[in-house]
Amino acid sequence: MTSPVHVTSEIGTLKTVLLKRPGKEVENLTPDIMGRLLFDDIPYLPEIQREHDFFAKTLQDNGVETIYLETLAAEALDAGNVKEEFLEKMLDESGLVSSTLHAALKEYLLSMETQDMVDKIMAGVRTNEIDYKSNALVDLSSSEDYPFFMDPMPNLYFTRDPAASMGDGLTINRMTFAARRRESLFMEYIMEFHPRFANKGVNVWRSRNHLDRMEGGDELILNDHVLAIGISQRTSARSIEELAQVLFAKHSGFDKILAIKIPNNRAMMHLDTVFTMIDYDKFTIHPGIQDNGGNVDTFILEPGKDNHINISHRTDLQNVLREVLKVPELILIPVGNGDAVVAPREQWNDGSNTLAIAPNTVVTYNRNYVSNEVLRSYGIKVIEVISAELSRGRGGPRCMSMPIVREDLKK
Ligand SMILES: NC(=[NH2+])NCCC[C@H](N)C(=O)O
Repeated sequence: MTSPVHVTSEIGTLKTVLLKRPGKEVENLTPDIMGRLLFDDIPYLPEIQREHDFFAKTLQDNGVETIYLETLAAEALDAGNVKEEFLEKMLDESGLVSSTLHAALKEYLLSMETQDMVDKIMAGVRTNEIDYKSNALVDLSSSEDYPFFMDPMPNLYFTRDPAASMGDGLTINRMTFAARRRESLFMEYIMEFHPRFANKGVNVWRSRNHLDRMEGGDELILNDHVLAIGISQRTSARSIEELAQVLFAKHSGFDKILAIKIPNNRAMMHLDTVFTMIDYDKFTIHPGIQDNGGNVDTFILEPGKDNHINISHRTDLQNVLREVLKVPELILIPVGNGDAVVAPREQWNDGSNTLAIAPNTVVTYNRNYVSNEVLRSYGIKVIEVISAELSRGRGGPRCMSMPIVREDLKK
């Protein structure tokens, strides 16, 4: 049986992709909370939706099936008859101050149609939405001016991060920041209960029930046996090693992981903000991750004897990639042409966050016009999408898409 999740490269022709259309959650941002919720500004909802629809249409016009997180989540809860159980878990993870508030929110949300409930949870629940009175000290003393009982989840349109496809399976991730931690619960339920995925042999290589963090923006599938994973603000070295143990032991097909260390900062939160694969022998790179000699700390993890993992340290990333991908030459294309102003500017707006939809064909933001021209000068087919509002969340086309099925590369 072929698995409904099948991704053995970053660049094989994209067949099915998971998206999330930005909804009310991106409007439930205020200057006071946007930093904590990992936004740098407040998107204008009608425009961000228009841009996202354009992105989806661009993918569809190129033969990609687009499926939506919010729809699948509601369908999964109904199919598995687990709406209440899911809601309980979601409430438990939402940091509610008291059990009476928990009960009140449960009643409010459970009275909705499943799709409305899912959309509401994603958008956040305001304190003025339910008539809630309590005599418990925690309620009486809790801050009156905070406007939400349940925070919005504005980062959901970055479907790349809470889960990541890997071969015939995926990782469902423990996210770094509380602002995003609940997001991966949707995928857990989709994989367990949605008829498209449930009991169809999808391997969950790593569940969200871990102490150590990992996010899909750091997880790159270089080919059917080599992964590159960022050691970053969002993914710890320990979780990479734990994943390696599982992948090597469970005959996943993956027998090499390049753990690439990138700076720990906001602009470069994930490996895919500074490094993406475009073709068999081409990558984008933000020069900011290389030292003066062009070096990047890279650790190669491979299976050793008796379930041990052998680790070797290299700094010549370009050579390492050439060796593991077995190509005669390997090209690292600098974002913004490596210019001291253009490169950091375009990287900030995800100039190196390309989504390959086939070998040598990428979707990028139109605003990164210098980087896009550089890519074209290498003969790459660049398909641009509009990006004024989408980019405010600090994520690009790769972040906004979670490939579910890609065609295998021809060997
Ligand atoms: N794969 C990515 N680079 N995702 C970008 C996510 C951006 C999001 N605002 C965050 O900070 O988490």
